[in-house]
This record gives sequence, structure tokens and C-alpha cells, in this order.
Amino acid sequence: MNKELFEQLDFEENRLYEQIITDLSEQQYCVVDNFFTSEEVLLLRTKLLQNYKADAFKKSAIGNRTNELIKNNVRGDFILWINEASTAAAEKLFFQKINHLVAYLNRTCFMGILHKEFHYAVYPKGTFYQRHLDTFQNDSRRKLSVVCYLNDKDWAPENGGELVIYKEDQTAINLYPLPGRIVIFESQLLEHEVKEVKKGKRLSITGWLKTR
Ligand SMILES: O=C(O)CCC(=O)C(=O)O
Ligand SMILES: [Fe+2]
Repeated sequence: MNKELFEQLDFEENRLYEQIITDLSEQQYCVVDNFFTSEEVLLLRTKLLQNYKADAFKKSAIGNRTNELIKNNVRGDFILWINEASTAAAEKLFFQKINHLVAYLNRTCFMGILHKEFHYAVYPKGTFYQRHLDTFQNDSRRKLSVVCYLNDKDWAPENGGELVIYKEDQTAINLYPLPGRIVIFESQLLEHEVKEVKKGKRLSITGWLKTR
């Protein structure tokens, strides 16, 4: 049997990933609850908090003082980039799950995702991220944005911190950062914002799947 044919027969359809592909093509975004189990969220949250307490996070703003001030008006989160070569259990598990999804997307939709970059993010009380397009960083290689929420299950509406996605017809979709939930959307197409956190710290991993 030739290799291509073998690969076709070997191929197993994944319902969850198929739903992601359908949603992305129909509405440019998708929401998957329980993409990470509660044990996985706990593992990831513990690692995030360990780094945060060790002061490893940086203010998301860069540049000189004036620039920083301007950026703080736009975005108040603290971030830490994650190295894919990390041997920490949490980070290995994270990239395993992401890579499994990426392999499927590349195989079934020829998405051509070659690179990725992910960072932990902490939004303390009072912080937000104003409406933006993820390509404002001048990175046209960003194809899909992926946000994974790591809060405890007691994250309630009064905590604020919703992700608001503005669809192409400008309808707003409000999404709470519920633990285990991931949101994927077209980086080049959909503007979005993070509403002010009113209570507690909002914990997440955000990243981009890139084409070159
Ligand atoms: O945390 C979120 O829900 C979105 C974060 C975001 O828009 C970004 O980091 O570019
Ligand atoms: Fe964004």
C-alpha cells in the first residue's frame, strides 16, 4: 500500500476538532469548554502562580517611560513567555495538547501552521485590555489566537474580565474566562477586548499559531 493511502486510512476523525474547524470557518471564532480537564487546569494554574510569585512576570508594556504609560492605558496585564522546550510537566502537557490540535488542523485544512508562541498572563484587579486586533503588534504571521483560562471554578460574572469578541457584523460576544475553556479566533479578522477585572486575579495562557 502506498504511504499516502495508508495515511488516509489511518486517519481518525476527531469530533471536537471538526467542531472547531466548522465554527472557525462559519464565525471566525470558537469556544471549547473543558478543553483542559480540571486536573490539567490545576497543574497549569499552579505552575503559573509559582512563576508569578517568583516575580518572573513582566509588565506587558515595553519601551521608554512615555510609551509605557500609553501602553498601560491600553493593556494592564503581566506576562511570561513559555518555552516549548520546557521540561516542566505543566508546560509539556500544554504543548502536547496544542500540538495535537495543530497537527490535525494542518492535516485536514492545510492551515500551514509552522510556528507558535504562548505566554502566561495575569490580569490583576483593575486591569483590562482595550479593544484591539492581535496584528497590531505588526505581526501578520499570526493566523489564530488561542486563549486558555486557568481560573478557579469560583470565577463569577461579578469578577468581570470578560473577553468580548466583535464579530464582523460588529455584534459583541461576551465570554467569561471559565476554567478549562479555550477560545480560538482569527487573529487578522476579529477585534476583541478584555473587560476590567473587578475582583481577584484573572489567569490565562494566550498564544498565536503562526504561518511562517
Ligand atoms: O485574555 C484574553 O481573553 C484575551 C487576551 C488578548 O486579547 C491578547 O493577549 O491579545
Ligand atoms: Fe488580543
